[in-house]
Parts: sequence; structure tokens; C-alpha cells
Amino acid sequence: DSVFAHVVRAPEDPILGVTVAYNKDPSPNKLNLGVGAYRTEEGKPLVLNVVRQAEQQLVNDPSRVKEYLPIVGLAEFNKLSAKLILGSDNPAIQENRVTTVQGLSGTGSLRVGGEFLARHYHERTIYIPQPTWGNHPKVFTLSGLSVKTYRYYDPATRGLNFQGLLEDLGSAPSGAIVLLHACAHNPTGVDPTLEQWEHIRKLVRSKALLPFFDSAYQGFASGSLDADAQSVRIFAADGGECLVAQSYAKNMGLYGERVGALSIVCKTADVASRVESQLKLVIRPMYSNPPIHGASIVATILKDRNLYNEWTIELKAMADRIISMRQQLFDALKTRGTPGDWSHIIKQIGMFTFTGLNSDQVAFMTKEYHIYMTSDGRISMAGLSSRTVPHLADAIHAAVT
Ligand SMILES: Cc1ncc(COP(=O)(O)O)c(CNOCC(=O)O)c1O
Repeated sequence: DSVFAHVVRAPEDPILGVTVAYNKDPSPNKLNLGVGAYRTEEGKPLVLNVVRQAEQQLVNDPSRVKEYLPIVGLAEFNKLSAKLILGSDNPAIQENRVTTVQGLSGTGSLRVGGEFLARHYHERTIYIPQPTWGNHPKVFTLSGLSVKTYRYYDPATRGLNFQGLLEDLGSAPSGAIVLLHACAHNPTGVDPTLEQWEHIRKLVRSKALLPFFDSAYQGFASGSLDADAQSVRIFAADGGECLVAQSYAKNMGLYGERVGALSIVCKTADVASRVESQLKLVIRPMYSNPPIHGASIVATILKDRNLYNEWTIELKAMADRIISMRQQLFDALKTRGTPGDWSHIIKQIGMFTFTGLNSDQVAFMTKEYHIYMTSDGRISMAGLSSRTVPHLADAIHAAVT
């Protein structure tokens, strides 16, 4: 018999498995609020106009070939990505203290960063928020780091547990790595205020903790690329060191192209160049070099003033549609007199609302109303439209009364 006869069936991924269940449901009014992927009012995926235009330019360019990229990826893409998140006026960029490598979207960039730290950083412990994106613990554990958590979310207020965060980071061993969501925290939609970020920065620097930012929603949370990068920029401009993983999945709609970047801000240009040489030794045996198409689209858009400006307009439109879904859901629950305080729906930002519904209520909503969402009560607002808000409001109302 097979040499793999002993292999047991693995469970579905908690997030991607929701879509598997959704696809199996024959109900005409089923609603997929699971995976964090943008949908239009018509419930369809969106390819941005600027992406179509950039691809047209690329296809029409006869000089374009399909040669391997260098291990670190498309140099122009790397430079433009660092400027996008760190700010082109950032002293770290001016002083050439940043090394950036192209990664396989956000996940791949986090993984390469984790593997690099496990080999070259003296502290093996990484503190991740409680709760956080489901893939984080696995990415860092498999990188060879030991994962601990810091308090982040307060179920009572459905807001930030700032005191708990400060206590947990304050009692972390000096030098420990700290994972920080740059904006639009997944799954809670709760972000520190700018004042709170400054407080966190001071604590991180005073304890020589190593900040590792995960930026998967820049521009998608508030509609402003600069506003959503403020947390990263105050750290990256203070002379200290940090890592930043970027994803273009959401803000440029390049989900399946797997386009991302990992930047490491170092104290000197010489250190940055030595760090880059070691990043290459992580990447080469992992996937050798990254895909060319998605990074070429991003570089084409970021380097062209008109395409960049048009991108910011399309990005704001996506962010605004999600914000209007928040307001509509909040209003619909108010109209129904649904018991409970639902103001967190309009206070939280980014793609997700952490509703506070428990797994039994979620199971009820799936069974009775064909609503598909993660069992932790997170809903992807991007999956909603004006047409489907009433159906979700009815389901929540039924689940809590
Ligand atoms: C915080 C965070 N980091 C990183 C990533 C990495 O995404 P990617 O590797 O696609 O760039 C994601 C994407 N999440 O996927 C959507 C979901 O939670 O339903 C993310 O949310």
C-alpha cells in the first residue's frame, strides 16, 4: 500500500475554509463575509483600472522579457515600495540605511523576515497581538521563532486594551521582537491612536525591543496612504531599527499575483548591505527568486505620477465603500432595535469588524441565514453591499435576541 497511507486529513484553514463551506451552500441568499478580499457593490472582485492600464503598458512593451529576477527581486519595485511605506523624505532612506527585498506578498515577506531573525538575531521570542491574523503564529513558529502574545483587544469595550499592551510589552525580555499591525488590525479593526503609537514607540525603544511591522492594508483603512503609514514612519524615522512587511494584495487588488516586500531599517548603510547579503541566503533555497509580473505592475504604477494619483483615487473609493457599509450596518441594527451597543461597527477601521458575536451565534447565523464568517465573530465588511446589509442585520438581530 501507499507510503503515505498514514497521512491524516488536515483541518481546513479557519479563514479560507469559510469560503470552501460557502461555495458548497446552494442557498441563493448566502453571504460570504469570511476572507478579507474586496468586493464591489455587485459582490464581484475588483481589478483596479490602474492595474489594467499598467498591464496594458507592459504587454505592449516589446522589450519586456521573462528573464529571472535577481534573488532580491525587481530593484525598482523594492525602492518604490520602501518609499511608499517609509515616506520618500524618511532619513533612513536618504542615508541608504534601508534594505528591501521583494517577497511573496505579505505572507512571504513575513516569513523571510522571520527566518532571517531566527538565524541572525539574538532574541528568538516574538510577541504577537492577542488576537491577530490566524497565519501569524504558524509563519513565525515555522521560521524558528518562539511565539508569545501581548494583550491587544478588550472584549468589554471592543476597543484597545492599551494598559494590557503596555504591561505585556513592558515585561517582555529586552530585545524581544514585537509584531505590530501598521494599520487596520486584523481581526479586530482596532488601532492605537497616534498618541498611543508614540507611547508604544518610546516603550519599544526604551527596552530595545525589535519592532516588526506588518503592513497589509496601507491606504485601505483610512483611504490615505500617508495616514495609514504614520505608525511605521514614527519608528522608522527615530534612528532605531525595524522590519516592515508590505502586501499589495488589498490596496492594489493584486491578491493572486503575490506581490509584497520586506524592508529592514538598519543603523548604517554598511549594516544594511550586509543584512541584504544574508537575506539572499534565506531566499535562494526557499523559492530562489520572486515572480516578475505583479512587481512590474506595482513599479509601473508607483513610478508614474498620473497612474499613482489615479490609484489613490481608486483606493479611497474602496475604503469609502467599506466605511459606508459600516454606517449602513450600524443604522440597520439601530432601526431593528437590536439589543447591545453596536457603535464599535463604526469606530473600528479597515476591512474587518470584530462583532463580538460568539461561535454559537456565528453557527446559528450560518445555519439559519447562510451567513459565512469566521467563528471568532469577524466579518469582512468588503463582502457586504447595500443590498445585503438588511439580510446580515436580520441575522445578527435574530442571533442576539
Ligand atoms: C494582517 C495581515 N498580514 C498579512 C496578510 C498577508 O496577506 P498576503 O500574503 O495575501 O499579502 C494578511 C491577509 N489576510 O488575509 C485576509 C484574511 O485574513 O481573511 C493580513 O490580514
